[in-house]
Amino acid sequence: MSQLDILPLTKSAFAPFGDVIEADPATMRYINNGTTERFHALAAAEAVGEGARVIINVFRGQPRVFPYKIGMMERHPFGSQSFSPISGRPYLVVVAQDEGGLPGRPRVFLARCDQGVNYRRNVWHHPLMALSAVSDFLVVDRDGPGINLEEYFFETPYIISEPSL
Ligand SMILES: NC(=O)N[C@@H](O)C(=O)O
Ligand code: NI
Repeated sequence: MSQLDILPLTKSAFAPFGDVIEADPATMRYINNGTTERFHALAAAEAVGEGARVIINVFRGQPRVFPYKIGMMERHPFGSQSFSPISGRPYLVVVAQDEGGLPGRPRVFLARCDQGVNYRRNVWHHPLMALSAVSDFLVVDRDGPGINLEEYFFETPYIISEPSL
């Protein structure tokens, strides 16, 4: 099984897959009479299809155990999906380019506790990967009619070793 490297999550590295939700000074504007810094439009939620709506959820993820086998990827054809950590812990983000309707070799990013991600609609990703302890995430995604989940299972899983935090 092929070992996957873990890279730090950065806006540029993640750009092919979506957005990084973090307090980027370039997006900041003062509001509320200067008492609040608004980091504006870091990402946009997408929900397509008749009757679709954007919803806000909390996901409580169990920590993954390592070495971990990446045996599958999924994507949501009708909407984006964002994860913002609210338990103060880092987590892993696993994404892949689409290659003729199938996920290519996964890319693994270590996200800091002050970084969220927004998977653009139909981007291949692995389900939530919490680290160290049960962790909560604010999740913005799409609700509505239709099957908003496509899964693909690799013939041979990929391996991720324990990240150094
Ligand atoms: N199934 C579900 O809502 N969660 C996944 O989409 C995920 O990316 O964790
Ligand atoms: Ni998902």
